[in-house]
Amino acid sequence: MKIALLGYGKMGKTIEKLALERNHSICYTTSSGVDVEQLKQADIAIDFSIPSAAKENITSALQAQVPIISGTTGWLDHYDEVVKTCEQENGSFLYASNFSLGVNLFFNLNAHLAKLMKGHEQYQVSLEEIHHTQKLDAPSGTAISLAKDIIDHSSLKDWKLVDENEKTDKKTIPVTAKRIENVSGTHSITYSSVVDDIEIKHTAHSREGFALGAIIAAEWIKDKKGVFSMKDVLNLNNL
Ligand SMILES: NC(=O)C1=CN([C@@H]2O[C@H](COP(=O)(O)OP(=O)(O)OC[C@H]3O[C@@H](n4cnc5c(N)ncnc54)[C@H](O)[C@@H]3O)[C@@H](O)[C@H]2O)C=CC1
Ligand SMILES: O=C(O)C1=N[C@H](C(=O)O)C[C@H](O)C1
Repeated sequence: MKIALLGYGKMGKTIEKLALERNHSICYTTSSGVDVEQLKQADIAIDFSIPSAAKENITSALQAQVPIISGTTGWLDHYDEVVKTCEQENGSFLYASNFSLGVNLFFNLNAHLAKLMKGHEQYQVSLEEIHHTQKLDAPSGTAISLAKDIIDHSSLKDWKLVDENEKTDKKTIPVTAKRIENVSGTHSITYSSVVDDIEIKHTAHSREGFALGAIIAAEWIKDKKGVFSMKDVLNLNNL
């Protein structure tokens, strides 16, 4: 496949390395906006840019009839508009807050645990994410996905970004975001009672898991039309 990389930072460069190892080629890279004529040379576009650029990059790809996958976080207020554009253009679009296989399995574990904990009101759930200090958004896209899955499978109603040890009302999940040098991405969910804690945790050791997942998603979506998620790619819808 000829791949266009929209965003050529830490993730763009990791994807390039793994894509070449899988015999794909990189036909276009950009770190500032999109040249549509160059984009049109690609079989697929992969967007790992910045929150303020993602909507425009994805829209450009859809209008150029190039399938697009995006891992950029912090732009989801515009998700529904992008879905509409994809439908209007009869295009192909996939967004994932986290492309790694491990985190997508962890999403299912989190949903199962939320179902199990429903009704056990003595436990207070909380969520923590830790990332490197260059990260622009907080909480992480993955933390937001985890919080939404807990809400979908429990009687909780909302989540809120809080400082460490800050309390929320009983129906709101407190989410803390820590920034520490060189951390690729750590997410944990803790159910705490007076007598014990139950905790699940995912730790990324590098960016390679995210990059490999993004390339697998690109290979999968290339000949399909519609709006998809990593659950479709990894066949995790019915677990
Ligand atoms: N979904 C997932 O699995 C993952 C998502 N991410 C997300 O991907 C995004 C990028 O992450 P990193 O590569 O670590 O960040 P980075 O800061 O290393 O790279 C972002 C690049 O985008 C460029 N950029 C700025 N404006 C642009 C524009 N208009 N068009 C194209 N590129 C533009 C910047 O110059 C920079 O080179 C972030 O939103 C991050 O949260 C990161 C890792 C995994
Ligand atoms: O910015 C990052 O680095 C990451 N961002 C994604 C997120 O916001 O969840 C995924 C991963 O945790 C790394």
